[in-house]
Amino acid sequence: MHVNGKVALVTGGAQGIGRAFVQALLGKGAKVALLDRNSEAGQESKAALDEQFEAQRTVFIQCDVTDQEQLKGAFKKVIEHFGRLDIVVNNAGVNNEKDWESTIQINLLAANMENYGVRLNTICPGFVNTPILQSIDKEENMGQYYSYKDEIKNMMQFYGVMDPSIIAEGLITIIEDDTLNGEVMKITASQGIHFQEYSQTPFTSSKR
Ligand SMILES: NC(=O)C1=CN([C@@H]2O[C@H](COP(=O)(O)OP(=O)(O)OC[C@H]3O[C@@H](n4cnc5c(N)ncnc54)[C@H](O)[C@@H]3O)[C@@H](O)[C@H]2O)C=CC1
Ligand SMILES: CC/C=C\C[C@H](O)[C@H](O)/C=C/C=C/C=C\C=C\C(=O)C/C=C\CCC(=O)O
Repeated sequence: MHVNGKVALVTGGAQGIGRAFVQALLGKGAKVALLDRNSEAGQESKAALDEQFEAQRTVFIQCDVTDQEQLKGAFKKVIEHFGRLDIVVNNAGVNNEKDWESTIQINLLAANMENYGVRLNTICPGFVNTPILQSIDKEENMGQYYSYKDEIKNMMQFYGVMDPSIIAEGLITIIEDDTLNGEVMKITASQGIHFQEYSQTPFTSSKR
């Protein structure tokens, strides 16, 4: 699918990886709805992007993705505003080991989108340089894993921390290659963008 002229919705688009996604999609000619629960960061991001791209190509919608009504309303607004919706990027995420139920609810929201006739792919990055990494030093985020914070920092040094732009490059690859569906794209500092490979099994489903 060509990105040019398409309409994308990016959750958690106000900062970090989501912001890099929005920027890359705009750079490829898309119109983008940037959803985030953080209104201040969302508005700041839109203002910064408007300096680089035509303002009417980006809309910020405040939305907490865990609130089904807000989320449905946001999808409706995007279609009313831009007239269509072609690409959904389920990026919003938190690191909250003390409230793992809400972490799952936020981070894995897209799991039930397969019945909408869309291609569904996932991106699994290693460490990426975004504000979420500051949560490693906070007991309120790390909970029982707080005592591992120095180990995690050692891991970050060992494996490397990537720039969000490489994750955005992975997203554009997924959108542009229509053959990709059900794929797990891994992005690491040492191997770059690559895919999880699964061994072939002899059974072929009649539903494929
Ligand atoms: N930074 C990293 O090293 C890695 C990040 N990830 C995942 O990538 C995604 C993006 O993470 P980062 O950009 O690093 O984080 P970040 O903390 O910099 O940005 C996350 C954005 O999501 C928004 N958000 C959080 N909960 C929300 C909710 N309920 N509704 C709407 N918006 C909400 C935040 O306001 C923020 O703007 C997350 O799902 C994270 O788990 C995955 C692997 C590594
Ligand atoms: C524990 C970190 C806490 C918070 C950050 C966020 O919640 C983020 O979502 C979590 C990221 C966790 C990353 C965990 C492991 C990363 C590993 C690597 O980067 C190494 C990957 C592959 C090794 C092989 C290779 O080098 O290619």
